[in-house]
Amino acid sequence: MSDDATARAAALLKGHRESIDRLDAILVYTLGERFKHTQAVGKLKAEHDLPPSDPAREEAQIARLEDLATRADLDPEFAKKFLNFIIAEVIRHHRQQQS
Ligand SMILES: C=C(O[C@@H]1C=C(C(=O)O)C=C[C@H]1O)C(=O)O
Repeated sequence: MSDDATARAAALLKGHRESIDRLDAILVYTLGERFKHTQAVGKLKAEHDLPPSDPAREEAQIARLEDLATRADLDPEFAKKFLNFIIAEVIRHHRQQQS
């Protein structure tokens, strides 16, 4: 490949990586905000003796996220695994808040 083509590829790579870094920051801040709300929900559940998990709500969220993922060109199976992973962590927090 010519020096020019290599330099263009390097510039493109740099641009993509800068975008990836910004998007990763958005993901981290978004998750931080989400956990603030789930911690508040956990406090309410602990105060009112409600169960840590709500399977009906989880099912509705998974269905919603799968639909959103499909429309956003994201693998819905991946979206489902990702949300289940986050929800499992939230439920762990809620159990801790109740003990
Ligand atoms: C946050 C809640 O608690 C749990 C965690 C959920 C979540 O992280 O979205 C959803 C349902 C519950 O199993 C809730 O009940 O709304």
